[in-house]
Amino acid sequence: MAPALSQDAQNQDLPVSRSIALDIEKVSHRYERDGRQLQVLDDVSLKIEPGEFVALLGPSGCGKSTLLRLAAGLETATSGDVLEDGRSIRAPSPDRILVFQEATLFPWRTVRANVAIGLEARGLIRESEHRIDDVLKLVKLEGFADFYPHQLSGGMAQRAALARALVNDPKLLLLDEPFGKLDSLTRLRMQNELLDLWKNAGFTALLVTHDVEEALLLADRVIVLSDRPASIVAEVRVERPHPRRRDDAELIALRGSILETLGISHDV
Ligand SMILES: Nc1ncnc2c1ncn2[C@@H]1O[C@H](COP(=O)(O)OP(=O)(O)OP(=O)(O)O)[C@@H](O)[C@H]1O
Repeated sequence: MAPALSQDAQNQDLPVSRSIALDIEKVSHRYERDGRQLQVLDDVSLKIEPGEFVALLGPSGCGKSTLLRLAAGLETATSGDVLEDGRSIRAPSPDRILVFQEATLFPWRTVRANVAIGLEARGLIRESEHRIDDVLKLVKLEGFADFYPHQLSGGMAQRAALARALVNDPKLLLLDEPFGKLDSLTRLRMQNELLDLWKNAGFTALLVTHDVEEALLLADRVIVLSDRPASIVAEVRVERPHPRRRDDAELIALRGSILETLGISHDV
């Protein structure tokens, strides 16, 4: 039998407020490459509260995306455990959705048909047409349902990718540099839109970004990882209320200390 959308989701009243606790417990991970072992994560432990927004920062190639894939259930840690609400994550689930830097839309499908993919796979498409309309509205694409990906700007394509995730009513949204390919103005707009979606829907969010400012503007907590094999080298709680200002003195000070942890001079 196909898994059901939550009752609220079926009733089309977006957004739906659901979230999970994510527990990363003493996780180490290695890949096998060309007959050699590549140690990527080293004893990473991180507890994320239901509805919390956490950002992961770290040097390129240190293992950030690997952590997201473990939380998505796309890989299993070599040692340690990743748990949702106390249960080990063993497989992908529509409750935990990964959004990539590239919108990865199917070019032969319209925006609506792209957004519908997960629901189709779960046999839920007939009762969910109205929900797709609501999600498209939420990401401000209601006028573009019949457009194809090549007719969209980068920001619109990424909104469609977010809609494709949100239509499943995820409890955990895993975001892998979702705005990395967007121009800076679109990026600022999308950051605000993501915050609104998170506040309204209440999912737990884990965001990988290379942008210290983005992490500080969005997250409740910023986790800084070391070079590979990644371990946690700093954890910064951001107490400032939303909307946050880029020129907020406290954020500027936090930015300085995070850059220092990453070994980068303040004035970069
Ligand atoms: N499936 C895989 N098989 C072998 N090696 C892999 C695999 N996936 C990732 N790696 C390697 O593991 C390391 C960590 O990769 P990962 O994508 O997790 O890093 P990242 O911190 O997200 O990188 P970036 O910031 O550049 O996106 C890299 O050296 C990468 O080449």
